[in-house]
Amino acid sequence: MSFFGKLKSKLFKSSAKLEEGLDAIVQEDVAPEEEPSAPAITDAAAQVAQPEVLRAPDPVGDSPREHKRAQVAPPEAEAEAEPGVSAPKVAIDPLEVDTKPVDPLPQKTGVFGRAPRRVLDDDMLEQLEELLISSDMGVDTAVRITANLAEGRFGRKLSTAEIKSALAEEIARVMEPVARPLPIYNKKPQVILVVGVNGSGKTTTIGKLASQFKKAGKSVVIAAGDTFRAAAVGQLQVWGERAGVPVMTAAEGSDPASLAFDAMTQAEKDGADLLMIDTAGRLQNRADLMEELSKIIRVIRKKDPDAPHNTVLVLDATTGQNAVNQVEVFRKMADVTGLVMTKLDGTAKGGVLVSLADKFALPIHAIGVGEQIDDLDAFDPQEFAAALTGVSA
Ligand SMILES: Nc1nc2c(ncn2[C@@H]2O[C@H](COP(=O)(O)OP(=O)(O)OP(=O)(O)O)[C@@H](O)[C@H]2O)c(=O)[nH]1
Repeated sequence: MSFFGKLKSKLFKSSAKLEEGLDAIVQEDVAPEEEPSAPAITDAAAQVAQPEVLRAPDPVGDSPREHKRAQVAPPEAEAEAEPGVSAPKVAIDPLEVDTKPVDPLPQKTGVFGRAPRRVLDDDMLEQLEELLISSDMGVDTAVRITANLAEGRFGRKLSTAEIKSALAEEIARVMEPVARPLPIYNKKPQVILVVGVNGSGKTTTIGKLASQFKKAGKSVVIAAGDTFRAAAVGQLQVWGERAGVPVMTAAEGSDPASLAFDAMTQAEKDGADLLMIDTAGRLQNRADLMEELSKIIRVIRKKDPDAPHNTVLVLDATTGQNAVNQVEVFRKMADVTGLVMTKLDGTAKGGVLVSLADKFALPIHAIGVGEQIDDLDAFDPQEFAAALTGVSA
């Protein structure tokens, strides 16, 4: 069910933002007396065996941040050496070995024939933190990621490409545990309740998922649970048609729980594999919405005490950090079991997904990367991290 591949070209806004920021940070403080030739990866291979590389790290520095990172700060000699060669920790990182080289981008650029480099010190880490926060990663996550990034790299001279690659590595590390496709159970019908604020992309996501399930040979029924808005029902019907999946509707304004019950009955009768229930997303009237959702759940449990088997929260990436509040709110209303993040194409706010993974550890089942039926990708942490940071594969 993976259609991965569109993300890299579509997440350009996020990567452009990070890239520009990183370029600016690195170029800000380039030492003019820097050695004339930064060794290329192949040249540097000869330096691997140099004894100073293996020296123990310097003891604790002066600033609080240095104290925090003291155990990972490399010695001066190492600071001058080529990253990736002198830092076996990076080179053997399991996230890196099978996919990309430690420093995948060319080093020689610009008028002087080499990329600008800057020592990774406290100032630079602070600037990196700010850049990540401005990319919607949230303060806690930005601090954690920069702290991890400093490990084994603090005091070294790094190019933008090296920082990007290291950032991608740290981001992928945060994202890896949550990259889990929507589980399919041996249960008929498997009930998937879809929640989220209006406009987050619930309808579109249901249509895209239905299409993928259908292509995978599953029979699917959709219930248009936002019965109070005729337009929402109409949209879902359009998506049902596109996906080739029946959509059950009820009279405008009727009880969504009763529709859910009827849909359960129908899905059972038809022997459907999956029942996807759309719901309203009126957060303005939170108490009503909470009551509506819990009633739907109560009613479908009369049919199957284990239902809903999944409660998927759909979030709009363009809302940035607001998505964090939405997870908090919806988790109070329903037992959210996983997330789908939509509209990752064309937004500079994709970093919020890193924040969500770090904060809630909820599975990320899929990501929306466009308005077409095939624009739903499985979530791949390495590809996402690479796309977000602008690392070329
Ligand atoms: N670019 C882009 N647009 C998307 C994506 N997912 C949904 N959209 C668009 O976002 C808008 C809202 O999507 P819907 O699926 O109608 O959202 P909803 O949550 O069902 O909203 P209501 O019907 O108002 O409850 C539509 O214009 C979609 O085409 C995506 O991954 N990328």
